[in-house]
Amino acid sequence: MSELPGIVVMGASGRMGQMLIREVNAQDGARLVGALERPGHDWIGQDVGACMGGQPLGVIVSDDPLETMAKAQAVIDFTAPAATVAMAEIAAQARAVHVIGTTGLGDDDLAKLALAGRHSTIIRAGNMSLGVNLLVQLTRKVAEALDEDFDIEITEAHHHHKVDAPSGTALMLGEAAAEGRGVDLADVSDRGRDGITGARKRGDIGFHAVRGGDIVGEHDVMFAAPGERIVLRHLATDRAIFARGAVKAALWGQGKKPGEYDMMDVLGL
Ligand SMILES: NC(=O)C1=CN([C@@H]2O[C@H](COP(=O)(O)OP(=O)(O)OC[C@H]3O[C@@H](n4cnc5c(N)ncnc54)[C@H](O)[C@@H]3O)[C@@H](O)[C@H]2O)C=CC1
Ligand SMILES: O=C(O)C1=N[C@H](C(=O)O)C[C@H](O)C1
Repeated sequence: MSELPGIVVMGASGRMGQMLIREVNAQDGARLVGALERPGHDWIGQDVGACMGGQPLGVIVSDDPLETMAKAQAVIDFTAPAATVAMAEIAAQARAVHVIGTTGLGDDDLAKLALAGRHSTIIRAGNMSLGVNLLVQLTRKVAEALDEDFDIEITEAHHHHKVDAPSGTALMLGEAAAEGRGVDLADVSDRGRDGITGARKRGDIGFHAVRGGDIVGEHDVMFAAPGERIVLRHLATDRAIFARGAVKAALWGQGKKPGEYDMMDVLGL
C-alpha cells in the first residue's frame, strides 16, 4: 500500500470540487482516496472520473463521510458552511487534516471550528492562492503606512452563482487593512451603501460586491485621498490557483500539531 497521504475531496461535483479532483490526481505526492457529495446527489455510487466526463479514477462518489474519512489523511472541503462544520467533527475523529476553503461562515460556525481545532489540524482561508495571500500582506503594509486621509474601499467581483457577500477574500483584505490601521474591522466596516447614506465616515472601510457571468474572482483595495489614489488589485482567471493552494495545504498539514492554521502559515508569508 502507498505511503502517500490519502486525500478526500468534499463537494466533488462543484466548481472547486472538480478542480480539486484533477489537482489531487495530478499530484505525485498525494493520492485521491475519496470523493464526497451531499445525500441525493446524482453522482453518488458512480466513479468520480467518469462523472467528470473523463477516464475512471477508481474512486466512487459517496455520501457517507464517516466511512470515506476512515481511509484518509486529509479532506479538502470547498462546500457550504453547514457541511463544513459537520465535517470538522468527523475529520477530528479521523485524525485527518481539514483544509477549508468554504466562505460565508458565521460566528457560530467559526466557534464550532475553533472547538474542533483543539483536536485536529484545520487549515482555513477565504482564498488559497499565493497572489491573494501576498495582496493581503501588501494591504496591511499600505494601511499601516497611510493615515485616515486615505479612504479604504474594497470591491470584489464574482460569477453569478456565488451565494455569499462580501467574499471571503474581501473580508481577509478588510481584516488586514483594519489591522494595519490598528482598529477593529467590526467597528469600521461599511457594507454596500444604498439610499441617503450621508457622507462617508472618516476611517470606515467600505465593501462592494459585483456579481455577474463567469467571473472567477477579482479584488481591488483602493486607498483614496484628495489628489491621489492607490489601487491594489488581484485578478483570478483560473480556479486551479485555489486548488493548487489547497492541495499544498493538505500536504503541509501532515504531522502538524492540532490547531487552526491559514495559508500564511502554509506559504510562510
Ligand atoms: N478559499 C478559496 O480559495 C476559495 C473558496 N471558494 C468557496 O468554496 C465554496 C464552494 O464554491 P464552489 O465550488 O463555487 O460551489 P459549488 O456550489 O459549485 O460547489 C459546492 C459543492 O458542495 C456540495 N455539497 C454541499 N453540501 C455537501 C455535503 N454535506 N457533503 C458533500 N458535499 C456537499 C454541493 O453539492 C456542491 O457540489 C464557496 O464557499 C466558495 O466561496 C471558492 C473558490 C476559492
Ligand atoms: O466563490 C468563489 O468562486 C470564490 N470564493 C472565494 C471568496 O469568497 O473570496 C475565493 C475566490 O474569490 C472565489
